[in-house]
Amino acid sequence: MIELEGLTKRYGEKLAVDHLTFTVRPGIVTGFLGPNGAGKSTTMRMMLDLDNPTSGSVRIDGRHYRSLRDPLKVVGALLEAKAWHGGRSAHNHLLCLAQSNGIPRTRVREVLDTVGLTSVAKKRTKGFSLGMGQRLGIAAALLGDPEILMFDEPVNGLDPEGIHWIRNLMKNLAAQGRTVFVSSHLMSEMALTAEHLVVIGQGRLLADTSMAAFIAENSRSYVRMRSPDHERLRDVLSGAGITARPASDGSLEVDDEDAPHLGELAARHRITLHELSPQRASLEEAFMQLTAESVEYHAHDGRPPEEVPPGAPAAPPGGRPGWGADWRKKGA
Ligand SMILES: Nc1ncnc2c1ncn2[C@@H]1O[C@H](COP(=O)(O)OP(=O)(O)OP(=O)(O)O)[C@@H](O)[C@H]1O
Repeated sequence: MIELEGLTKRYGEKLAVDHLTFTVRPGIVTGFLGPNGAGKSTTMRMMLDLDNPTSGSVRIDGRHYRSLRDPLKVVGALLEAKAWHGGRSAHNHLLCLAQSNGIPRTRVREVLDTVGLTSVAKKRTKGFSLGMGQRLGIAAALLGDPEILMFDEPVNGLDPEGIHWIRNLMKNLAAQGRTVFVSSHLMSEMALTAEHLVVIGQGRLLADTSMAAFIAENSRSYVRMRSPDHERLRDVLSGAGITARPASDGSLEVDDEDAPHLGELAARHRITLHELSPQRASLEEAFMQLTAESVEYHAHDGRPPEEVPPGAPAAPPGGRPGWGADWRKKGA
């Protein structure tokens, strides 16, 4: 397992990782989630001794990474794609790694086969697509047959087939009893892969919970109501002791009530409804709410500030499709 204790990293004024304490356990996929700039990569680099913590520690099976005798046989990692010499073939790249780490050369063929690169093993890697590059990076991580695997944003830029493949690979590795730690800034992706979640924002721990508990706590269900007689509907609901929240799109959102009951109430008062639909807030929304305070960069959705109604939801990270992606530092 991997244990972090008060792990902290400061770059000048910037506290990139702020006293992180958590444990990554074997046998499951643990998702490491946080918005852009939250400190995920910095944390992973410190786990692998590629960066020195300002304070705190990381233990890999009880030991510091530096004191592991054959690190590649203990921890395999995919940190950034294409961290290799483009003039070398995939086979030679892996062979160099194997030879310098006391790993038998037969293992090179095995991992090439596992990641589906056997047919291009002799080709120079500089012609590799992003997906092939990710597969080669994963082959390198698997080379030493390690019990602990770390993947930093492994699905970035991959096509659906590649994403599906990586997802299954991670689950299979965990099912073999290995410790699998994978970072992402996409909650929807993690919901399909991880059994446990560690969420950070601006370097701080925001949640350390099972995926099941996170879903149970955060999948808010409510009923959306839309009526041309908006104000009267609100009054009727309020008269019945029901609180309705006005949403930015002009609808009303009602918690803790079922749709048939609300529909009958409106009908009794002869209020026309244009929409009466049970909704379940997405996990992506729950994640955005959890990290809202700690998102460093907010997308500007194109509307001038005065046109944004108070309380309207912020544009999701990355901006709404079709809107200009004008990145503004929060508070700027
Ligand atoms: N070498 C460095 N020098 C100065 N600041 C750094 C350095 N590396 C990272 N940072 C800062 O530390 C913070 C955390 O960065 P990090 O790359 O770890 O975040 P992340 O969660 O991996 O983000 P992303 O999802 O965008 O990759 C950011 O504000 C970043 O600008």
